[in-house]
Amino acid sequence: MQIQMLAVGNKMPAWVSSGFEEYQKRFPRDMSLDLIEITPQKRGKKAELGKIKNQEGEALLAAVPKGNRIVTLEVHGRPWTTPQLAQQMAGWQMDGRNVSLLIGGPEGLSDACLAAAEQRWSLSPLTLPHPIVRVIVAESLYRAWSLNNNHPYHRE
Ligand SMILES: C[S@@+](CC[C@H](N)C(=O)[O-])C[C@H]1O[C@@H](n2cnc3c(N)ncnc32)[C@H](O)[C@@H]1O
Repeated sequence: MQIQMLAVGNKMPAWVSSGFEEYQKRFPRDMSLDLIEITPQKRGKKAELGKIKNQEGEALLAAVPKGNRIVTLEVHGRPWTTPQLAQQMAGWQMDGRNVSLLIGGPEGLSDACLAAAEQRWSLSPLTLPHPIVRVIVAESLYRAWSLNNNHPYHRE
């Protein structure tokens, strides 16, 4: 299975990139975690933020390969514990489709992205900065994988 993280934002600080890569490189060959960055729209003084959100949403959805399961990252999504996430991951593998995880920019995800989601995942009731979200998602997925594969990384 391939898990594709589609995230609005580029030119991340080095600590974000190295934090993400630290977990990305731990995934086994049969479950890759790939990151695709969507270039944010320009935010000038007169920028219409709703329009920007929709344009970024269109770019996110255009980058989803046909047939992928779409999972959005949202404050108001489902808060999964690690065992629940591990269960979800096992279900994704059984289902056989690849997974696209959508992470919005400062304006969040467009209505079209939310409507396209099969599942909506919340990491916390707090609104988190999008660069940090990618690192937490990478770590949480690795932890869920380790639980499903009896790897000692995760301890209850
Ligand atoms: C800075 S937040 C966007 C805030 C925006 N005002 C909103 O209401 O969505 C950027 C992105 O990070 C992700 N995100 C932020 N906090 C999150 C959380 N607690 N759980 C899941 N995803 C989160 C979402 O994908 C969000 O679109």
